[in-house]
Amino acid sequence: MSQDILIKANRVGFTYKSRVGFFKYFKHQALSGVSFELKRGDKLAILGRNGSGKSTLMQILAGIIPPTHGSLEVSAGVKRSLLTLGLGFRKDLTGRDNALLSAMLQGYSRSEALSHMDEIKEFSMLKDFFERPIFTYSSGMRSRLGFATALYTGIDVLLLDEALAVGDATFKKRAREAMNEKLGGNQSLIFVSHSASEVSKFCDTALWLEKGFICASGSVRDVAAQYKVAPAKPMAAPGVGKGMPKA
Ligand SMILES: Nc1ncnc2c1ncn2[C@@H]1O[C@H](COP(=O)(O)OP(=O)(O)OP(=O)(O)O)[C@@H](O)[C@H]1O
Repeated sequence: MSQDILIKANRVGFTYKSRVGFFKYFKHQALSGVSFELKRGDKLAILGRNGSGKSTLMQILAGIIPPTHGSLEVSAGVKRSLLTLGLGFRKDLTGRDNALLSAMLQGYSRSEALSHMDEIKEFSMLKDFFERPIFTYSSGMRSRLGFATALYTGIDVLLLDEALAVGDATFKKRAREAMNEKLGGNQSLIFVSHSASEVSKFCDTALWLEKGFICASGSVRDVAAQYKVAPAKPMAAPGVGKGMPKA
């Protein structure tokens, strides 16, 4: 894989298998043939309506679940973090300990990680809750801790979902400002949303998912324009992802 490519999805697919009886399983293919490349500094939007496979793809990109088909190549040493969901936090630990643990898992020494704690506490607006266990948090509080932790711990690829677009108005504004500041440089971003206008604020390129297939890909302007006017229906043949255009 060439050096400036951080993430490469090769015909990624995912099939959910749920048990519906003793020996009976229900299979549902949530993603099929999704291919794209993300280079350093790219800001990629993943657009799609409800049930199109966005969350499934994000979980694969974050390394939470492996694809059941195809492969995902991640360049060595690349740190990626799924913002806002706070996945991977330990519920029995405090916000501070979780933030510390996350920073150390990203490769920071204990003293480096400790030096970021005040910023994380301040940015997350958790106040005294920062010293309380995560199981006492609302989902919004977990999101804020997840976002603040990722922001201050040098993540290569920010994986952002639309949870940022809901919730506390003050935090939303802060998060937007922080994103704009961070995204000016070489920061890479993958932003999933059902809202074309939301992703257009942050992203340059877009990929539109419909029922698990890539329906269109290209500049965010072109894809958003098609997405806004099109009825929800798949346009690509099964297993055929067009992939992102090469920069
Ligand atoms: N655990 C699961 N078991 C079986 N099917 C699932 C599971 N999770 C999701 N699905 C199905 O997979 C498809 C894709 O779901 P996914 O959550 O990835 O879509 P989404 O685009 O994120 O949707 P939304 O915008 O509504 O959150 C949907 O049809 C959904 O019903």
